[in-house]
Amino acid sequence: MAREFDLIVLGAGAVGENVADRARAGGLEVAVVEHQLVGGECTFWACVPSKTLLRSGAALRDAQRVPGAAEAVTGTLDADATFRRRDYWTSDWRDAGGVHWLTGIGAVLVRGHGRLVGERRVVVTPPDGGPDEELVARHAVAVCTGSDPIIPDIPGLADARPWVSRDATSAHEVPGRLAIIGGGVVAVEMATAYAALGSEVTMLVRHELLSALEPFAGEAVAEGLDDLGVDVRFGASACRVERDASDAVVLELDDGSTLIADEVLVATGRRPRSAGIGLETAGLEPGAPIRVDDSLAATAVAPVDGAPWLYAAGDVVGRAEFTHQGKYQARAAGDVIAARAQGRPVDTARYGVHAATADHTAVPSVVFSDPEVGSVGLTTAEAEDRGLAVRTPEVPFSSVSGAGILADHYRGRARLVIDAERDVVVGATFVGQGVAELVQQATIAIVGEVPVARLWHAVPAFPTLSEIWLRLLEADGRPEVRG
Ligand SMILES: Cc1cc2nc3c(=O)[nH]c(=O)nc-3n(C[C@H](O)[C@H](O)[C@H](O)COP(=O)(O)OP(=O)(O)OC[C@H]3O[C@@H](n4cnc5c(N)ncnc54)[C@H](O)[C@@H]3O)c2cc1C
Ligand SMILES: NC(=O)c1ccc[n+]([C@@H]2O[C@H](COP(=O)([O-])OP(=O)(O)OC[C@H]3O[C@@H](n4cnc5c(N)ncnc54)[C@H](O)[C@@H]3O)[C@@H](O)[C@H]2O)c1
Repeated sequence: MAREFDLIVLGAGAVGENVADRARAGGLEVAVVEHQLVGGECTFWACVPSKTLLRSGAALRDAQRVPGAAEAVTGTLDADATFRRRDYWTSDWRDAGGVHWLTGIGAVLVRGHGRLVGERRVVVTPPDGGPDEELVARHAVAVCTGSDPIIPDIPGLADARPWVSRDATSAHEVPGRLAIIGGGVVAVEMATAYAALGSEVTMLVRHELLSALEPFAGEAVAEGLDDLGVDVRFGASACRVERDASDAVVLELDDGSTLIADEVLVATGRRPRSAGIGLETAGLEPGAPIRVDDSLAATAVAPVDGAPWLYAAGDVVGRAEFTHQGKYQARAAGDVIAARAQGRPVDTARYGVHAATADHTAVPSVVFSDPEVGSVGLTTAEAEDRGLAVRTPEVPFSSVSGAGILADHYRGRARLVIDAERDVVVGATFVGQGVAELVQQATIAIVGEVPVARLWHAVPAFPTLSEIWLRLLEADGRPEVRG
């Protein structure tokens, strides 16, 4: 007899865990299927290990920028201690804590590889080779299976044992020479981390750095990487890669030159992990992102008894590949699944409790490079593509005493994107040391649709980095008294 649950969640990453949590809070019986570690990519191979690796270097540089402290920190980074701290934060890649939490909320963990075999039916293949088990969902299945790195089709690359992000974040040795293919977030953060740990880093960047962000962000990060000794080669691509007899990686570049490294990290984007999970049995395309509405219900799957039954959230939907945004989707999904199952009211209106509206308006992100890049909402180009008339005040952080006190020779800039018609902020970008904590202020301004004239009354404390808000407003101009 198949075990029955109200909801079956495929994948116990941060997103699957949060769908389960909200659905349990709503009173549903929930099974969560996981074939690897409860906690997923973010906990074990992505956000947490990458940020702990980056933090040691950032702390050292922060001290080196303040006379008095600088004289006290004259050594280089201790790689072993940095790795040990990372190992602590990843619990040595053991998921007992995640399992304890998941079972503590009353969800049932089913270990194994899950796949859909039809409407509200999932088959799980256990890791130990035991017999498959069928699970039946009374109400819904939520697919939260995440994403995989893309390895580009460069001759020899796949056979050259390239690093992907998991290798970079879980390494216990610092490669002498590290080549990185890509100029996105993973490439920039890992270049920053490994340069600080002592690697000689070369980045092969086809176009610009961090191309999804305001152009001044990538330009500042390129300068910062240069300061760290990273060789950023723009317009450079590898056309053939191989491991030679001495175990070195030899990269032939399209300008005819050769680059030799001990490891090559491929950081060229990710694709949804949606193949091999039976999506075709629900009429969806394996390998493609699962398209969802704002209540996270799959748009191409017909409802049963008037209610959607297939939901998806997190990286697998391809709307915003960030843990925090996936968890936001998960909260809406878990709540709406429970509400629909129990016939309670559902609010999927704009910014309703069951709608992931902010996916379209206010996705925050921080790139933990040096300088950091914090951003939320629309870039200038995105706003213009949406047909908005915008004002874009932009100021350097040198205009703020708090920045100068934080660090000597502080470098950074900030820009707001203001919808001129509605007079509200729709985007913000901050570049500089310690700007990560400024992003939430902008997120609140955007989601709250706070009129710019009212922002003048949100007075930043002196002398903090937040005074950049005042400088941005001054650059935008004092509001006129409307007659
Ligand atoms: C190097 C790196 C650094 C990052 N840093 C940040 C950061 O600082 N901040 C941030 O917000 N985001 C960051 N991200 C992005 C973030 O890691 C992802 O957005 C997040 O992990 C997505 O969560 P998820 O639950 O959708 O997927 P995952 O975390 O991948 O979880 C999916 C889970 O499903 C399981 N699974 C998959 N298929 C099956 C199946 N068929 N059966 C059973 N189980 C299955 C997997 O084993 C996994 O546990 C980073 C990404 C990378 C690569
Ligand atoms: N701090 C954070 O929040 C954080 C950190 C790391 C990753 N992430 C998430 O993980 C996702 C994946 O990161 P990523 O850096 O792999 O992807 P990305 O999309 O940010 O960058 C991919 C880079 O690879 C380049 N590229 C693509 N194909 C290529 C090819 N064939 N040859 C050479 N270069 C090529 C692109 O031009 C781009 O520079 C991000 O979108 C982000 O959402 C977030």
